[in-house]
Amino acid sequence: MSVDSEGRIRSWTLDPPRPRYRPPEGAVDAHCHVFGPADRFPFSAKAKYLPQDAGPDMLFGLRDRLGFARNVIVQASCHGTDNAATLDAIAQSDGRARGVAVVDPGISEEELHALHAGGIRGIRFNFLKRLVDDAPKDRFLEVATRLPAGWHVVVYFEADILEELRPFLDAIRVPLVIDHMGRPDVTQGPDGPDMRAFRRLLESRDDVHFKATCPDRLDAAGPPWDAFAEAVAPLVADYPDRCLWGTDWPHPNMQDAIPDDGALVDMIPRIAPTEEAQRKLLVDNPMRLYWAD
Ligand SMILES: O=C(O)/C=C(\CC(=O)C(=O)O)C(=O)O
Repeated sequence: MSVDSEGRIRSWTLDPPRPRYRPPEGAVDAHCHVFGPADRFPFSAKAKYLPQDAGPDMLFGLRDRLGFARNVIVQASCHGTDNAATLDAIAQSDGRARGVAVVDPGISEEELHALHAGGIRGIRFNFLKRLVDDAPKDRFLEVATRLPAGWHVVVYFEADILEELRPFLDAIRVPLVIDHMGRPDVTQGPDGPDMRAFRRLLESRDDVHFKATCPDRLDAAGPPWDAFAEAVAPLVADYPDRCLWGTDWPHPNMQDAIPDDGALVDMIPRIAPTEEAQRKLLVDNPMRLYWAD
């Protein structure tokens, strides 16, 4: 584990190998984050982890190295509801990044529209207790009714609370994007209880999307993440127009087993074997959600 003299952790490799797989032209890394730089964008007082700086230059360098064209930057919990670092990264991207914000649900319409002008196209509700102190469902539902046109809601939760969350998810009337498929236990296989429950959510309406992401988080056996490939490939095959893919760089909280970004990219053809499936996963679906205008 890499920790600097201020106790700030590094959860990413400094020189990731290039992948063998080449993404299609215009491919979008639709789940990644920036951290700081902390001297300009201090971390939240409520942050549950304090990472080293992983700013836009590093992110865009990785994008080019891995063969991607665009990024969707998701506000990480260590920056709380101050989206300045995310907006700064988008502003430096020459139009090649858009973002997902985390907001105080009391945010005004004016502030939401300022976020839209800065490239934000959705907000994230995080239900992981190890990352956030509270997740007020009633206030989340209220702000979800006031989003600018074309926005969606990203939800991050673990599989054991999916059933409990269903009434809340069902009540959100804008499109949903579920981070890491709601963290199913992939060792249960493609027809295990977690995947079946997740499929019930997907079947309940046609505007629920998912990120087929994070073998490193979901498959404890480690590379080559066979259980992940086996559980996730059928989901991507059955819902080709609803899946997104991302690196999850800089891999928050993964400092004890830092994933290899090249190996993560090489997972793509294992979950989306055809060129058409890859184009939908990496280009068409994220472009529809993030670059519709
Ligand atoms: O972003 C991720 O993929 C996962 C995270 C961090 C996170 O979500 C956050 O800090 O907001 C995690 O599971 O620790």
